[in-house]
Amino acid sequence: MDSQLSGGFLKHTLYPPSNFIPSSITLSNGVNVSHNAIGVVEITPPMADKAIVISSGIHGDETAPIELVDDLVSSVLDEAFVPTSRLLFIIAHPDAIHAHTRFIEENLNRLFAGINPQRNKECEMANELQAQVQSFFEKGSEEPWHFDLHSAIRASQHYMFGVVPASSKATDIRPLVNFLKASHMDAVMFSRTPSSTFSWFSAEKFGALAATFEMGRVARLYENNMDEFVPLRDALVALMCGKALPEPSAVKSFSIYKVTRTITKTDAAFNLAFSDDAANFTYFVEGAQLAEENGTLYSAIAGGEAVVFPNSKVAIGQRAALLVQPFEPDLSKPLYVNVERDPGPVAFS
Ligand SMILES: O=C(O)CCC(=O)N[C@@H](CCC(=O)O)C(=O)O
Ligand SMILES: [Zn+2]
Repeated sequence: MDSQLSGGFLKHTLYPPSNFIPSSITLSNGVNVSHNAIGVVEITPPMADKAIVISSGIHGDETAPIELVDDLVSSVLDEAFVPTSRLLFIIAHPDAIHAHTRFIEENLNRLFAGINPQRNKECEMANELQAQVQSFFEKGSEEPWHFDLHSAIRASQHYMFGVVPASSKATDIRPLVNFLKASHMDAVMFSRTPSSTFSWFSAEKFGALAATFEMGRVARLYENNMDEFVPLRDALVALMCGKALPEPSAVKSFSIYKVTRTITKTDAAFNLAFSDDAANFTYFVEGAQLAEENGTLYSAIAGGEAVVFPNSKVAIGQRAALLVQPFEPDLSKPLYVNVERDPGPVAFS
């Protein structure tokens, strides 16, 4: 085993040596493991049909994803399974993990729209991660995938859900929807405008089947009940190993939503009209007031809207909430999540 990783990927990421230099080994099963950078491990099997990025730690206090990535890297190193996909595992932002915070100076998951001026650690990290992912995808022509793993700040009416970014690429995202079902997730929501998130970066630049996954709710490191994520782990291992995906849950339903509107905070006076601890996917009937900013009122449109990721404390200029409505796509035809090809079943304002 790579001596740098012998104590575990997470431990190395949190307590790296001051003299880190990239290193690489080939396991007895022929799989190459390259420790490209602190927090970045690349796996290369002799033959591959997919190239899959699995990232965590983009927000330092969202720890179940970090535990899952650490566990998957250990399993590859222990040869517990043999991947048939190239893999890029990421544990980002050790400083924020140590500090048990979402970020230190700036929300890292809003910095993936291109090279950032290096004004703080998050900007440097976003630049480094974009370079790592670009180099990873450009090395081969395998089908690109990216799962950016997160956990929600608040309670949620759907405990595990995916957010599929809108991209301008003609990527049929039905395999991603099937993967979410096979992972026993509860819901997926489709964006309709570009964002600057990590999953959007991979979808937009490389046409990847990419999504942000919300794995339950934030908890301290090693205080997560990882049993909740066994179906997700099983589906990831099946995908990485070229095996058939597990069957969707026989007991859980799967809901699909489309973003109707993004509410952006443009002034310190921004207020949400509902309680700060409202759960994700709380539904508001048509006309119900949602937010207010200097006399501008936001209220739910025809058909009502559910609110996701409401947060009045975000920086000015950033998203303060997503509003969604149920959506029933025709899954017998290619499904694109982008503005140009969007059939647009609801009215937007
Ligand atoms: O619970 C919350 O409010 C935030 C959880 C989280 O970090 N979500 C991601 C979603 C990214 C996306 O829209 O794809 C984020 O806000 O960065
Ligand atoms: Zn997050």
